[in-house]
Amino acid sequence: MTMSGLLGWSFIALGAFIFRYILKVGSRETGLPPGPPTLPVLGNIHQFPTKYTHIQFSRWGKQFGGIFSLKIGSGTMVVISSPRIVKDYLDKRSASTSSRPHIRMVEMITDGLGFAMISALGPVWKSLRRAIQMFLTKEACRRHLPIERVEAIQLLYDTLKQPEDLFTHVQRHATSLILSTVFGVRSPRYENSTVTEFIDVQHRVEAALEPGAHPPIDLMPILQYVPERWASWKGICRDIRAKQRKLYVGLRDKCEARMREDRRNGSFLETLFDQKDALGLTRDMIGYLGGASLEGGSVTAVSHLQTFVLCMACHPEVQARAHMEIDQVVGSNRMPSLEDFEHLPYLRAIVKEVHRFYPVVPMGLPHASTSDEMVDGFFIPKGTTLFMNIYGIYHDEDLFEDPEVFNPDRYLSSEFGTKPGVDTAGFRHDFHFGCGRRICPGILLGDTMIMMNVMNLLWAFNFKAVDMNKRDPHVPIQYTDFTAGLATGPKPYQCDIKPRSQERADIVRSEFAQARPIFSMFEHELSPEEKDFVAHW
Ligand code: HEM
Repeated sequence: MTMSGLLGWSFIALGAFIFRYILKVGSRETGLPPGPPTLPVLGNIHQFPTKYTHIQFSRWGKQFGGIFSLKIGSGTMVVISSPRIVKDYLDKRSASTSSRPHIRMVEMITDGLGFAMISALGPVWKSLRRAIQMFLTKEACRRHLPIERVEAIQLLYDTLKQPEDLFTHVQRHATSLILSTVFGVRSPRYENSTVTEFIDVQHRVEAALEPGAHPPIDLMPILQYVPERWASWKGICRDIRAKQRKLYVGLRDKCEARMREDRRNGSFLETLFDQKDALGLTRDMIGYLGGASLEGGSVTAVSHLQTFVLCMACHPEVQARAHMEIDQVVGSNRMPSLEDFEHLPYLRAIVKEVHRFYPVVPMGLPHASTSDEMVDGFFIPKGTTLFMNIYGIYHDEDLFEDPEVFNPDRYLSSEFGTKPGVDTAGFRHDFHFGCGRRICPGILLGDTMIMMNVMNLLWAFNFKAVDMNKRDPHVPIQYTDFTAGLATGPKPYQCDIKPRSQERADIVRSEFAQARPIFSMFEHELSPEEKDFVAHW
């Protein structure tokens, strides 16, 4: 054969090899869990939902089983919707399933400081997690109780004065509570710039990070080289980064200034500054750790409470039963206290049912595997992105009777709300808080905020559905009544809210007036407008 002939054959052989390689990209490797059919190169990208990902994941879960896989280019994603596999794999083998995937967008937004979202399992994550847990222990949560209690009273007082703004009152309440305990500054009104700035940034982050909302840059890294004019996500990240940094760094600096001037008020950031060297933290890490607490603690409780009110307004029969129970235990001449909760089984069932009906983080946060594992006879390679499909578990009709119906009774007739005959060996009460080593560190604080507010709101008010997103209030609540995103909550709605009696309204006003000394500990930096608001509200 001549030299040119040899070269020609070599090129043909190389071309065939590359072609075969390209055809293999995107195809499901043998041994992976089943899933929807793939296309060469793309894998399942063309079928990936751009919003309400958990709804499609739940449909695929029913079609392909409690564990299924998706191919995104050469990357692999595994979705688990079976409580037994969550327990056997994500919980029991959490040393190899609790890292986080590389999320370039979060890295760009947070300069690599997005602890909850991108910290891989390792020494940095360990010290950040140890630090945040100091703020969330049983003892620390006991210390937060006084401000937690009075912020909950302000939620009642605000609702009494402006019932039509319940939605924003709940947001103010939770954000102000976490701002006070973490950064040492409270927000007496919603219009306060810190609350509105935070909520705005947070909504942008959640929308940007919903899987499917932007091209899969992490699973197809070549996409990061697409010029900005065709890659809108780059500008979005830059914009969010600037806003978020200004907020967290500003709050951190205010706390530092207060410490310098000897005006401490026991906030979490003070502890972090005091133990900065022992914990190995930089000033930027401290600011972003405060930010992580704010993100984790406020948005989640807000969403649960807004869903709770929506369910009460749309289910008058449930509300009437809850009113009856709280009246028998608490009566009308005092406000509920935390100790009452254990005597209110129906209210406890309502709280669980709200978590089940629409979990705040429907697919949890993504995990990443750090070693090859066999799971239920399938091969899960190292580097797989793992999702625990919380919504899919809670809405599986093989596990729950009429899962689309809001029905707290299911938690009175069985421990986990499951239908008769279901094997509950893999169940636990806190699926909605995630799994393995990454399980939410704020369970205690989150639970207390929810218990306190659910009791208070039911004790004080009647909620009646009038106009749910401009649709007939009698139509059952749908998933489209909720926002899309990694963390979700109901879209704004209006409901008619009335105090249950004059006596209860008077108790709320009197408790609010007595709360002033506790509020004032966190009001060092109020603007003149806020001072004026506090004086006249
Ligand atoms: C209703 C209340 C809450 C719900 C439903 C909730 C839910 C979750 C979920 C599903 C995760 C992901 C877990 C995983 O990756 O498997 C998570 C993580 C996290 N949550 Fe919560 N959460 C709540 C309250 C809180 C509170 C009050 C805080 C703190 C102030 C908090 C701070 C965090 C942090 C820092 C992480 C990341 C942990 C890590 O990556 O190691 N959360 N939460």
